[in-house]
Amino acid sequence: MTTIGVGAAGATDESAGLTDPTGPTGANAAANRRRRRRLPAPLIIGATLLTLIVLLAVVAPLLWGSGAEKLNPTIRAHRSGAHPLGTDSLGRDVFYRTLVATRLTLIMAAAATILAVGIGTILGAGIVLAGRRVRSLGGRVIDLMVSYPPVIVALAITAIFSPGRVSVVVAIGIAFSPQFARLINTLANSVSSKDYVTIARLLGLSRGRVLRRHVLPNIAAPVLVLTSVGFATTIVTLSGLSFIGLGVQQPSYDWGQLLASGLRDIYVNPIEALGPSLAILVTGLAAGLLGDGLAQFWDPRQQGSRSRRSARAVATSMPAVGESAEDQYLSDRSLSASRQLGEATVADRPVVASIRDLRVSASRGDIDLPLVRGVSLEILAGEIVGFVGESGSGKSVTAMAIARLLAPELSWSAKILEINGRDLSDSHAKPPVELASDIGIVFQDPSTCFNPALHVGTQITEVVRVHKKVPKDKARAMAIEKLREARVSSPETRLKQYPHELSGGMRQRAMIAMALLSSPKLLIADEPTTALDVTVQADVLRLLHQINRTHDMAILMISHDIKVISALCHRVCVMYAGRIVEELPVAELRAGRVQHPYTRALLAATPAVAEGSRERPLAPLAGRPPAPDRLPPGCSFVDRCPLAMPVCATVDPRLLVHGEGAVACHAVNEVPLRIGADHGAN
Ligand SMILES: Nc1ncnc2c1ncn2[C@@H]1O[C@H](COP(=O)(O)OP(=O)(O)OP(=O)(O)O)[C@@H](O)[C@H]1O
Repeated sequence: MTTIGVGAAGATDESAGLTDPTGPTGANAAANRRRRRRLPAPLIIGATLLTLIVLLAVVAPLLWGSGAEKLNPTIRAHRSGAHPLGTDSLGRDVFYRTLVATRLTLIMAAAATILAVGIGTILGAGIVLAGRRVRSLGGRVIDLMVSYPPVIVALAITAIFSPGRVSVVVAIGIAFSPQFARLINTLANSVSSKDYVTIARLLGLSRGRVLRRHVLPNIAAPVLVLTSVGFATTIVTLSGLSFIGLGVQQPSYDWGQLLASGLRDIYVNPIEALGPSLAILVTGLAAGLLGDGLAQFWDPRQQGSRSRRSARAVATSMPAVGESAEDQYLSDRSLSASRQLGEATVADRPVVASIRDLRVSASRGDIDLPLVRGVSLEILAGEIVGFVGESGSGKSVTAMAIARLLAPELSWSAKILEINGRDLSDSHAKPPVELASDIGIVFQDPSTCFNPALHVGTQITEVVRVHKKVPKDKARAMAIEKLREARVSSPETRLKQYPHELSGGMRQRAMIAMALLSSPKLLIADEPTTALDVTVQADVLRLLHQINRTHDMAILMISHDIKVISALCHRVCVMYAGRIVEELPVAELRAGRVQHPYTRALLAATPAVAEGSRERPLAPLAGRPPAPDRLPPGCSFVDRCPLAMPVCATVDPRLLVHGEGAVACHAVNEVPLRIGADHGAN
């Protein structure tokens, strides 16, 4: 079988004898790294300007402090060689005063910004760490606080305390903190839903560690940008409060106070206001440029953009491959022959996962929306069980519930939930740390599986370093071995790279290697090929099959594609509206001997899954599954079912043993002789 692997970002497959253009090694890698270290122009300009301003703040009071206080005979003098910005109403040199005021203005602005960011981080990140109720209440409180204009809040706080530099700094710090809190809260929430945070939760990392290691580094860039913009805004607000007499009090002075004095004299000596105005403008601009430049410099995704662009250019010049991933996979005869569940009989195999009556719901107001409705299942060692069904049928939520990784807003219960003999059915108890070694997970989108701010090696080795206390060197050697097994080229180099430096297919294989490192008993593969280029998909399927054979590892494979499921799995569970509606051996599926009208409809809408079947026109299934809040009292498929009978509208059918499998359908199970014992919930 020929494979030309061209990933979404230009992946090529080493196994196919091609090199990966996005994976720089040796001299290329060094050249790329040198290129990446180039500083962005805004950073250089902003840092230079701010350094000069800070230097000025340090030296100005020493050099020109007395000149700024000197009372010259001419008051409100116009611009001259001796006084470039004229003199004020007491005859003091405005140019010297503007320079000297730099120190106090900068110190106050920095203090107010630090206070705002500090309070904002504690509020915004603290809420993410808190429980479900505090999180939702905290979010609303922040929204309410943001709705008040910070200048008004600062004015009110300053008015309550006596005017002065300390009260104005505290007022501005408090007034701007909700904006930081909201940004940090929103960013932290969005990062918390990334797959790499889910993996960190599976590894049992504490909330604080997840926040420090995965959340904060990934929100640092936007927070920095807002900090620099906030610094500029703070200077303007400080100046505004000093301007109206609430800020710095005489005899001290800052730019705001000088601006007020300049505006009072604007008709006599217009140039007097120019100095402080320009100072505020240039400092604000410098802060903005610095923040923007720092964001570009620290964001690892931007660092590699050059190499990615060139890689894409190479990738798009490669020939397209007509055969689909599953076609390539299915055409592998040796693999088809070995698709049976090994030599041992089913009874000999230990049960790896045992689930009975698993239910998951989401709450909307006072209503509980049922997302998973009584799923029962057993997965044996070495068995590949497939979940197939339309989008929203509950495949991922079921799998995440099995791994005890549901989003915090979802609640669940199960009569039995056992993985590798460990009882996990108490939904209030923290899952045991060993679960991280019992279960490995491969997610759909390889771009969200790795924390973009950490090296691939740090992340791959985390599970054995944290849970098995394996020393760093040994963990690294283990990671290299697993990367090699997952057919990742140059594993030593990959460990030192950032995730964005790997192609899509390469990242997915690295993800599989990471899942394998702790030798889990059960691998959950949630649509592992969906986000990949079609030719890389076949390779990932083959890799999963090989892992299953080599390690006798059970796999729970999730896909909406019945062809992928029929190609890889031993047993198939068809899910619809949060329930398993049919369970059958893959041989039955491939032979087209399916019972449930929904499974039939899925097959009819898929090109030639059944063995020996001819090409036929596809029959798309009309309609959509019911939403969790619109479930009918009877069978959830009733509105789309060609076999619907009156009973279907009122009674939800139970999943009953039927031939080699089990079916939940009144029309199929109405023949009493064919009905076996209860099989599962409901
Ligand atoms: N955190 C959540 N809060 C509320 N509802 C959710 C949440 N996560 C999933 N759901 C809902 O649960 C249902 C099942 O979702 P799930 O992701 O399991 O579907 P799926 O079969 O895996 O679909 P897909 O193939 O698109 O991933 C959907 O209606 C979805 O909107």
